[in-house]
Amino acid sequence: MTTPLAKLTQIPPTVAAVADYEVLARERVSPGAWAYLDGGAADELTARENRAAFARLHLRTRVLRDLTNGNTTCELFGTRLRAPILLAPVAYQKLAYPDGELATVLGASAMRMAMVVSTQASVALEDIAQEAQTPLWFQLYIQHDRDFTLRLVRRAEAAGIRALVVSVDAPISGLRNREQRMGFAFPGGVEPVNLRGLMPLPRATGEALFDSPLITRAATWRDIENLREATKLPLVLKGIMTAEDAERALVAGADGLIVSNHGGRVLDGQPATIEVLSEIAGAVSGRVPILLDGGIRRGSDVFKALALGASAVLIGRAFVHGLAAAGAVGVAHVLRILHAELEATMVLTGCRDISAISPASIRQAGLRT
Ligand SMILES: Cc1cc2nc3c(=O)[nH]c(=O)nc-3n(C[C@H](O)[C@H](O)[C@H](O)COP(=O)(O)O)c2cc1C
Ligand SMILES: CC(C)CC(=O)C(=O)O
Repeated sequence: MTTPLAKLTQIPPTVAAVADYEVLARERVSPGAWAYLDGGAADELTARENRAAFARLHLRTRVLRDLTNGNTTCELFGTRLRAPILLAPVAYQKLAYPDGELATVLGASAMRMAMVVSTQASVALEDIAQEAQTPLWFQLYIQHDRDFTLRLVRRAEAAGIRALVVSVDAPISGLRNREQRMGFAFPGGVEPVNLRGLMPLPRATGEALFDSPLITRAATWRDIENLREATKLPLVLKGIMTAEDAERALVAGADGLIVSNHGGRVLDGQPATIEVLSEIAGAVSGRVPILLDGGIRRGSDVFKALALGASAVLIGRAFVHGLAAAGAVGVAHVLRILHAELEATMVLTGCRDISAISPASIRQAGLRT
């Protein structure tokens, strides 16, 4: 049987970087699906800023250091990871590739990199877990039906999930103008199968958003505290963008935080994640691990996030582009490219392992205040 890694030789030789997959992916999916998979909220300023802010940061090299026995491994919540790069939760992956999340988990397994399964995956959580040969985490959207939500948590526990990522930044969907202009609608066969059996939201009583059940039944800090009581899984809050919320999350019992603006897909006008990382890392002061996502397309971006206080990063669109272009092989290849770039950046900055990467690895003048 050929492994996905063996099939990597089928990748066109012109693919050298993650950005090359973006070009291929765009050609392979419908314009509507592209608007969903690649787009952001409103004017997409935040989505662009996530990338631009990485480009403004510059690396400080240290030369002639002994780099023998160097490696990229790290540990998160008791699991040893090959590299501090995880696949972010991405809904409806069948929009990108017919096998959807099953192809993704194969690609992640080939590279032994962890994957976070979305609540709104287009393949059942248990079916993804069945194929996984790599650590899986589950991303939870707290549903208006809290009993249903708890059943999702129990399913995640039963499937051998290693951590629960609760996304707290999207009580409502972003206003995605690009999708609206394309008239995007989900095609048949692409649905949130893990939410089957969930009663629809009750009808809104008025026109105002504030009166709608989306808001009146939206999650609050109390739900995080209840979840903390309900499960022993490590609880990681995704969508933290301020030091105040980081502090509050620790009080609620979070075991980790993900600095994320949802890839600029929810509220346009938020700053880049890499811009707020130092502030949040300062407030958290090593009490729990901080992860970051948003705009990562290069191994040097991973390095910059680690330098400014992240323990690991997640990638969203980068792997979606690989998935859309070449299925499992594309996902594995994107991970391989990022891993190789991270290694090269570490060697060239004189960092033997992840713990050697520090704020001194970045030229601080490049940071905005
Ligand atoms: C197509 C798509 C679907 C997403 N679906 C989810 C989701 O179901 N849950 C979630 O917490 N975040 C979701 N996200 C956000 C990602 O987890 C992540 O925060 C974001 O993609 C990071 O930015 P990047 O795409 O620039 O790497 C989605 C992102 C994309 C691009
Ligand atoms: C179904 C959506 C809310 C999933 C999501 O988080 C996204 O599209 O960014």
